[in-house]
Amino acid sequence: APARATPEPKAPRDFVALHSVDPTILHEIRYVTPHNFVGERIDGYRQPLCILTRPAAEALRAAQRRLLPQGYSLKVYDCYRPQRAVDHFVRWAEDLDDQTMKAEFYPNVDKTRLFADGYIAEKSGHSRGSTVDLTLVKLPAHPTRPYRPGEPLTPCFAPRDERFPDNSVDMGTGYDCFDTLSHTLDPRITGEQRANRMQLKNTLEDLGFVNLAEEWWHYTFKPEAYPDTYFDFPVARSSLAGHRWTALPTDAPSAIGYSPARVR
Ligand SMILES: C[C@@H](N)C(=O)N[C@H](C)C(=O)O
Ligand SMILES: [Zn+2]
Repeated sequence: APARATPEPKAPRDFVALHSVDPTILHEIRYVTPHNFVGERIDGYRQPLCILTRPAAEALRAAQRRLLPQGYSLKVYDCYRPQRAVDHFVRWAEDLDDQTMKAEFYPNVDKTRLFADGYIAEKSGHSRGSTVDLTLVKLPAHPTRPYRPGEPLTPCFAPRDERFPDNSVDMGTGYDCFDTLSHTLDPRITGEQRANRMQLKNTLEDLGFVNLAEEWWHYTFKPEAYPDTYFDFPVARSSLAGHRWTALPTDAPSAIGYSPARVR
């Protein structure tokens, strides 16, 4: 008989796609594209989805409900991150010959320091499902253009008009800018840029999120549903197959391995 591929792990039942909880929150899932600090799609990212534990997703919906009347929307860059993606980051970091994306994402930090300086984690809160990287967009949101691999790179802390275009408000740096200027309360960030960071921070902290001091975009919803578990199911609709709110046919075959009850 032909060998069968090992089935992929599935998400527990209390993980959801953010768009099914709040369809108005904008998505720019960077690790499914080459526009990130590695320069290629990251292992385990199969679709541009934001998967989170339901309490974290519902807290983002509450934040969005406060922001929309003020003329702003949340935009997520990364949500649940499989362990295999983190392992990809670790392998990439060990290859010091590959500095393809340095000029945009870590111009002033030696590649050997990215983990030690707190910008990337070998065991990431993202893999526990209640952590999200996000920003604010002033509405109406302008369309963005894709990154073209090989295009000239600009430092992520350059003035907004010179950085890679992003329809978000000016946070003083781009997303995943590994630099002390990304520290949320860095004193060199003043005026409108600081106000934008504080608007995001105050809104999210009020709803139970905790910020990582090194990164203005990184927030964890507390208490975490899975404080000690590092999941490895792919970022894919199939990881949620059979969950409530997924758009699969109700007679889809049940998942092998973890098998949540299906909606009828
Ligand atoms: C890589 C960056 N987006 C991030 O999420 N950093 C923190 C430290 C993490 O990897 O958990
Ligand atoms: Zn993060």
